[in-house]
Amino acid sequence: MSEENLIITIVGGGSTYTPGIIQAILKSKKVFPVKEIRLYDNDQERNHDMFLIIQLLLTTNQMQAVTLVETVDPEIAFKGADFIFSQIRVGGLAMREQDEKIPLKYGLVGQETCGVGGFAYGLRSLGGLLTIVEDIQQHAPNAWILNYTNPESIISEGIRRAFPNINMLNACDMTISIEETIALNYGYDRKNWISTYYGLNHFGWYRSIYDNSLGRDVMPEIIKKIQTTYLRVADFNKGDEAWQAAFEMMSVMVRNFPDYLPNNYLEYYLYPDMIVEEADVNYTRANMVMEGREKKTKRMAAAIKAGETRNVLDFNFGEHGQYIVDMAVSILKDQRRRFMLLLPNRGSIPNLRSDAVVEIPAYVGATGPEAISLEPINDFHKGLMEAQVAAEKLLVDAFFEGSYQKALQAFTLNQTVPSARIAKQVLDEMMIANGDYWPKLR
Ligand SMILES: NC(=O)c1ccc[n+]([C@@H]2O[C@H](COP(=O)([O-])OP(=O)(O)OC[C@H]3O[C@@H](n4cnc5c(N)ncnc54)[C@H](O)[C@@H]3O)[C@@H](O)[C@H]2O)c1
Ligand SMILES: O=P(O)(O)OC[C@H]1O[C@H](O[C@H]2[C@H](O)[C@@H](O)[C@@H](O)O[C@@H]2CO)[C@H](O)[C@@H](O)[C@@H]1O
Ligand SMILES: [Mn+2]
Repeated sequence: MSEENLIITIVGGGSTYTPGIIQAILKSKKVFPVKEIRLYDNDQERNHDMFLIIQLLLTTNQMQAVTLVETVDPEIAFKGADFIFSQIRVGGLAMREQDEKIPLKYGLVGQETCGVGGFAYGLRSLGGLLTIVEDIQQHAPNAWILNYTNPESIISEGIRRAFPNINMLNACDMTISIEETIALNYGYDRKNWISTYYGLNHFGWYRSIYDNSLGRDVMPEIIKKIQTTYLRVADFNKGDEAWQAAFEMMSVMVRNFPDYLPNNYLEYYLYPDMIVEEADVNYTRANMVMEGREKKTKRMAAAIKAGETRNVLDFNFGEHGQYIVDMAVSILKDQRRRFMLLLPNRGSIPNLRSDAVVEIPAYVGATGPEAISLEPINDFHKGLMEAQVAAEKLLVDAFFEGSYQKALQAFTLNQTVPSARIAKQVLDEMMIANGDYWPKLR
């Protein structure tokens, strides 16, 4: 890979997160010199809308020299690409809505990546991403794939089974979002932080947050602050009541379990009853995103089609785009910077099965990620993680084997499900709702 004239492909080009990634690419142009950006999507209309938005973004930043391509053809998308950012949503927001609403009907957590909603999404997403990875292997076998497509644990497990040696990083922006939110609330600079975190995706804990400007672990004082005050969402989630509520649940978690700072997503596993009580089965997060980000994107594209160029662009994404671009730069420049990644455990957490996919810190350089080695974890976290890992593994088995029995076991073992009877009812309804998006389960 040359360090200049990079070709970048965004898979899921029509995603509402594309502008944030492009903004980060532009911000990083000195260390990440891009000559061509390709937007690849299987929905031509969404991709074209985003093409218009990104074209205007490039022009506004005097970056017209960057070639911008829109395509639905994998060969055009991938041939010669250096880095491929993946962010697809198989089945779109319409199917996310089903993942959220079907479990709620049965009194279960209905969520995009957690609980059985996350499992339903996993069975859809894995098929879509496997096809993309196959295409990439054919057209750009040396490219690095940097993946944000959810649900990350299932994707990482499934893709590694099919392609054990693939050049791919799987990452989640939640830890960086948590850190940014905490730093902004309490006046820290997270650029000074060396965080140690472990778990599964959307299912983990900070063990320490060492601040090298202060010379101490600031996690204990942060936990004390969160116990007594609610974290306010940072500017990039301003006005988003759902994210505000999620950050408020962190106070409940650290009052009950004060030794470690949890990922906010643990609320779905530790307090499913509260979550279900507060949910509205007729209006879930998918509906909010359809009304919010999705409409805003359509409005921007419509304005550009109508010939407007001023005051059209309006995005707010926090560190999401910068985080993934920083990973690409760390590979390109062999910087060996530290990121939280989804990786095979292989002893990093010594008392957890070595074939689990875990989310842990890793240093990323030209040859890929090098995970750190951690202390053994406590029985509470270990017990929760072991059950969840087994459930995720069973789900991926179900995908590759087309096994209804394994899917039922996965749903039953999911930490948000209290009974095999309910697991079966939800699985059966989801199987119908997902149709050909899922492999045939027999
Ligand atoms: N890892 C993380 O922390 C993180 C953070 C944010 C978003 N995400 C994930 O990023 C993805 C995109 O989120 P979004 O809200 O922007 O969704 P979105 O629906 O707005 O965009 C996804 C795009 O992918 C396209 N697509 C679907 N299947 C495809 C396929 N097989 N090939 C090519 N394109 C395909 C869709 O047409 C759509 O334009 C989701 O998987 C979401 O869960 C992950
Ligand atoms: O419900 P959504 O679609 O708004 O967000 C779901 C994602 O949430 C986490 O990420 C970020 C989000 O990407 C970012 O743009 C910003 O809004 O903050 C969120 C967290 O603070 C999560 O990590 C993703 O996996 C979810 O898909
Ligand atoms: Mn995430």
